[in-house]
Amino acid sequence: MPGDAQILRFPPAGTDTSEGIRLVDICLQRNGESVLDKLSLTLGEKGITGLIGPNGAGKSVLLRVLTGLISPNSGVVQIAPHLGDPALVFQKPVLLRRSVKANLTHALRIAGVAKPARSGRLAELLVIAELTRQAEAPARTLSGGEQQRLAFARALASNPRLLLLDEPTASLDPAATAAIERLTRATAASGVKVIFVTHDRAQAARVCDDIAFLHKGRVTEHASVTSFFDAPQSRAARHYLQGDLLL
Ligand SMILES: Nc1ncnc2c1ncn2[C@@H]1O[C@H](COP(=O)(O)OP(=O)(O)OP(=O)(O)O)[C@@H](O)[C@H]1O
Repeated sequence: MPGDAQILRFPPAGTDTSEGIRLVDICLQRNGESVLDKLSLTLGEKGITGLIGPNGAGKSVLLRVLTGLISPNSGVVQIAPHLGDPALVFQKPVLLRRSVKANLTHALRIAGVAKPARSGRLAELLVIAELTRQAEAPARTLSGGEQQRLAFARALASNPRLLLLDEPTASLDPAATAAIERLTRATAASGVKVIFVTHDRAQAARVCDDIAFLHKGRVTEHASVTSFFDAPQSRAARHYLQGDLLL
C-alpha cells in the first residue's frame, strides 16, 4: 500500500539514542476508514513492550508498519539504526514442509550467515528452542507448541535486535505458552527489543516491562507495566481492564 510516510533509518543528530523507536502522527486509511489515527509512540531500545487493546484497534497493522510491510499515508517512523531490520513471529507459524533442521538452515541462509558458521548457529538455535532431539523430524509432525518454538528460533536466525511478536501464544496451551514466555524473556535479556501483542492481560502483566494501549488506531496510554495495571489513566484502558466491551 503506497503512502507518503517518512520511514527514517537514521535519526537526526541529537536524537536520544536510548530511544529505540519513535512513531509520530502515523495515519493509515483503508477503504475510507481510519486504521491508524495520528498514532504517536516512543519506545526505549530495550525491554519488552506489550501492545494491548481491543480487536481491530490496529495492533497487528502497527507491527506491519514497523516491518515496512505496510506504508502509512502520513507520519514519521524512526527506528534507531542499531535495531536493524525487525523479525516477526505470527500467531500461526508458517513453516516449510521440511525438517526442523532444514527450516532453520534455510532461515540462516536467507539471513546471510556464511556456510561455515551455519552449523554452529543451527545447534545454538536448536538448543534455544529446545528442539535438538527433533532436529530431523518433519516440521509438520511437531506439536503446536514445538512449531511455535521453531518459528521463534527461525526469527532469531538473523540475530535481530528488534523482535515483533503478534499474539504468539494465542493458539497454545499453558505449558507451551510458558515456554514461549521464557524464550521471550531470555531474548529480551540478551538485549533484543521486543514488542509483544497479546490479548491476555495476565500475560502482559507477567511478561512485559511497559504497556502501550491502543484504541481506535491511537495509543491512548503508554506506561510501565505496574502503573498501567495499577492505575490506568484513560477511560478506554480502565474499561478494557475491567473486561467491558469497548465499542
Ligand atoms: N494489511 C492491512 N492494511 C491495512 N489495513 C488493514 C490490514 N490488515 C488489517 N487492516 C485493518 O486494520 C484494522 C485494524 O486491524 P488489526 O488487525 O491491526 O487490529 P488488531 O488490534 O490487531 O486486532 P485483533 O486483536 O483482532 O487482532 C482493521 O479494520 C483491519 O481491517
